[in-house]
Amino acid sequence: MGNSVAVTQACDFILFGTKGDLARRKLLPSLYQLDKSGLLNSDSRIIGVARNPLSREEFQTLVENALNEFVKEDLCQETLARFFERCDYVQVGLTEVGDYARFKGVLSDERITVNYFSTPPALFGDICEGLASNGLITETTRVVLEKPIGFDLLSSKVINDVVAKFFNENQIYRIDHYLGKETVQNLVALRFANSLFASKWDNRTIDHVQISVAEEVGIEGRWGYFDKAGQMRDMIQNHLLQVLTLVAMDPPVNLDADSIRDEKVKVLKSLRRINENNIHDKTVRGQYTKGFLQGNEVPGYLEEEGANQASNSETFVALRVDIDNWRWAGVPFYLRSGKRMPAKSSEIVVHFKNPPHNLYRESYRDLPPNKLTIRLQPHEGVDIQMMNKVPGLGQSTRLQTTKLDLSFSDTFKDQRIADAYERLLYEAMLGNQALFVRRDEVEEAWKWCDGIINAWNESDERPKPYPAGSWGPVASIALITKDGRSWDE
Ligand SMILES: NC(=O)C1=CN([C@@H]2O[C@H](COP(=O)(O)OP(=O)(O)OC[C@H]3O[C@@H](n4cnc5c(N)ncnc54)[C@H](OP(=O)(O)O)[C@@H]3O)[C@@H](O)[C@H]2O)C=CC1
Ligand SMILES: O=C1O[C@H](COP(=O)(O)O)[C@@H](O)[C@H](O)[C@H]1O
Repeated sequence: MGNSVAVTQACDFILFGTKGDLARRKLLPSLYQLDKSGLLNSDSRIIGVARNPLSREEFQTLVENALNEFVKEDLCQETLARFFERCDYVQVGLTEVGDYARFKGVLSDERITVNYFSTPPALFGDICEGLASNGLITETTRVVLEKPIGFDLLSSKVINDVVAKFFNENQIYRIDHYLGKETVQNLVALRFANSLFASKWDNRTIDHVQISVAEEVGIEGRWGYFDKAGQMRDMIQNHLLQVLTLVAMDPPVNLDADSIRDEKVKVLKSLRRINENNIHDKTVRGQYTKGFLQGNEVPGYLEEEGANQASNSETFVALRVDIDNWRWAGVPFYLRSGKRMPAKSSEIVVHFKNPPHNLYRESYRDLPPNKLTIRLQPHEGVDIQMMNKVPGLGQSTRLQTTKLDLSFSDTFKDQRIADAYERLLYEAMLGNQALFVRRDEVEEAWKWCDGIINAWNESDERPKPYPAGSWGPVASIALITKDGRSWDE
C-alpha cells in the first residue's frame, strides 16, 4: 500500500471472538499494521468481545501479548501507544441476548460499526439476534463473516438466511482470505491491464491451466474441525474456486464489487458437473500416511491426535475441471491441493498452445510451450517461460527455454507485502465489497462441490494413501498424464 492510499472512515471495529486463535494470530496484528501504516482513522476504535470479564487494561495486555507473538518485526512503541488507546473491551456471552445491552454507552448510532464474527458460524444467528434486540443494527452497520459458510449447500443457506434476516447483502462481507493476497489481486491486474494477455486468454491460445496449492502443514491439533471438512471443503470450495473464477472470468464492465462478482458467478455456473458417472475420471482424493518432511518423521493423518481410524476424509484433492462456455471450451483446468506436501507453494500455471507449425522440428519434435506462472506464495511474482536462440554462429539453430522473471522482491524492493487479512480488514472499513464473496457465489460453489462430495460418499473407494512429504497419490499423476499433460512441480 503506497502513500496515496485512502485512510478509512472513523468506525468502531467490534471483534467477536477476540480471544480466539484467528483474532490473536491474524486480526489484531493486521489492525496494528494498518494503524502503523497510517490507514486507520485517528478516531477509529477496536472493541474486543468475549464471554469472560476483563478490564480494559487486561484486554490491552491480551492484545500486547498477541502482537508480541505474531507481529514478525519489532513493535513500534508510538504505534503501540496509539493502538492501545483505541482498544476497549465488552464482556458478552454470545448466546445471552441481555448481555448485548453492555454495548450501549460504548457504541453510538452515528458511527459505522464493522462487526467481525470470528466465532464458530453456529453463533452467527445469536450474535445478530443480540445486536438487533438491543437496537445495535443500523444502516451503517456492517458484518464480516468468517469461513466456513456451511458444510454444504443446505447448511450454507441456513447461515446466510439467518444473517439475511438482520442485514442486507450490501452490509455483509464474507471472507475468503485468498482474495486479500497481493498476488491474487495482481492476477486481475495482469489480465486486464496488459493487452498482451487480454487478447490471448481463451481456448484459441491456451492449452490448459493448473492451479496448485500445496501445504507443508498437516492437521496438528485441528482434527476435530478438519475431519468433518476434508480438503475439498477446507480449500477447494473456497480458495481454489475463487482463484479459478478470477483466472477464467470475462472482463467485468468496471471494477465495482458487483461487476466483478457477476462475472465470477457466471464461471461457477459454467463448471461442468462431476457426479457418480464421471467421478473416477475427474477426481483423485488422497489421505497422507506417515512420512518425512525436511528430514523429520511426521505422523500419518490417522495417527494425528484425536484421530478416528475409520476416517475417510481426504487431505489431498486433484481435479480436472471443465468450464462449459465459449471462452474455455476444450481447455481443462487442473486443480490440486493437499496437506503434508514437500513444500508450501501456491501457483497458477497457464500453458499456452504451441505455434501452429513447428519450424524447428529437426531439433524439437515438440517445442516446449510458453508458460505463464503466477506464484501466489512464497517467492511471490510472475514468470514467463519462452524459447530463445542460444547465441552463436553455425547453421543449426540451438534453442533454449528461458524465463522472464518478475519476482516481487526484486521488482518492488522496498515495498512491504501486506498480509491478506490486513487488506480485507481495510476494505471492510472502507466499505468496498469487491474482495468479499457474495451469497450466490458461495451457493454456486457449494452446489458444484456437493456433487463431488456426494459421489465420493456413495463410492466404496477410500482416499488413496500418499506418504507425507510427497506430491500426493500416484493416481493424481495419472489424472493429468492420461490427457497427455503433466503437473508442473
Ligand atoms: N484460526 C484460523 O486460522 C482460522 C479460523 N477460521 C474461522 O474463524 C472462526 C474463529 O476461529 P478460531 O479463532 O480459530 O476459533 P477459536 O475457537 O480459537 O475462537 C473462537 C472464539 O469464539 C468465542 N466463543 C465461542 N463461544 C462463545 C460464546 N458463547 N460466547 C462468547 N464467546 C464465544 C471463544 O471464546 P472463548 O475464548 O471464551 O472460548 C473464542 O474466543 C471460526 O469460524 C473458524 O472456522 C477461518 C480460517 C482460519
Ligand atoms: O483457510 C484455510 O487456509 C489455510 C491455508 O492458507 P494459506 O494462506 O496459508 O495458504 C489452510 O491451512 C487451512 O486449513 C484452511 O482452513
